[in-house]
Amino acid sequence: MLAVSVKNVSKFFKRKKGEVVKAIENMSFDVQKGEIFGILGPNGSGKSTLIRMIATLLIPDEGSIKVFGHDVNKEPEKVRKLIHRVSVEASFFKKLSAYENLFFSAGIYGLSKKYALKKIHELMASIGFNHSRLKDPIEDFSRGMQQKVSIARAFLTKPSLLLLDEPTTGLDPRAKREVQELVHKASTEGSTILLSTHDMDEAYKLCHRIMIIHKGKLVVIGEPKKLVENLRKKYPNASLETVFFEYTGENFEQIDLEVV
Ligand SMILES: Nc1ncnc2c1ncn2[C@@H]1O[C@H](COP(=O)(O)OP(=O)(O)OP(=O)(O)O)[C@@H](O)[C@H]1O
Repeated sequence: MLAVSVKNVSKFFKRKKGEVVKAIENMSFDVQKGEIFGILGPNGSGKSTLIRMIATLLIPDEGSIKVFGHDVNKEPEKVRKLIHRVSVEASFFKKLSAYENLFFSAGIYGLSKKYALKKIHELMASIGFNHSRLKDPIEDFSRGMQQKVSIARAFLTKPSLLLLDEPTTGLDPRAKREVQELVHKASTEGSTILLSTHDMDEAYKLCHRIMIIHKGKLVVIGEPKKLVENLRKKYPNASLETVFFEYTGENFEQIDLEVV
């Protein structure tokens, strides 16, 4: 069963001086139910734009996007019921505590108070959130802590489709691993996960398939292990990072220079 179907989608933005940015250009791909699908690409390649379109927050200029068969333009309400999006710009009631924010969301999802209480504590413990901070206002939290609350909120119910825009950016290594375990578990329980990441190791270990986008275009799609194996004929020590550089046109000399 197809969880996401993207067909010939383009999205253009107009800049102030009349210049048109092709954020996404004629992109097509499918994501199967239960799949963990990674979106990789350099800064500005179009990852967030793509995720925002699937989340019904932006309207494609061309083409169509379907989520479990529902068109994001024609049936946005149906799509919204099936998805949860986690991003760095997560919206919270900043003056309210983490606990109050999560409890509020649980109410919207129709969870009972008793169940919500148990679930919030379980989730926060599973991602190593300091229990004593649950009653502090969100505005006092670091970016990583806010990210954890945002992730916990997405996992309060069993979403059909999780859209995770750089879910582990800003998290310490342990929290990162815990979030990756949550993502893996959600997929084994039937959720489909679309995630964007800059972390090649994360993409390699976690994703069933990845796609690399560059300047708004899909440049390669496949299983990370296979993509690496294919490149080993050319570079015997190839890793997913090598695949990334190969397809986005950057080379190691440039990277070395930047490091120096
Ligand atoms: N609202 C907007 N108005 C104008 N241009 C935009 C807008 N949103 C995105 N863009 C442009 O579209 C292109 C793709 O941006 P997008 O945020 O999707 O990239 P990204 O791959 O998510 O980047 P990053 O890895 O830095 O988060 C960029 O050139 C960006 O400047």
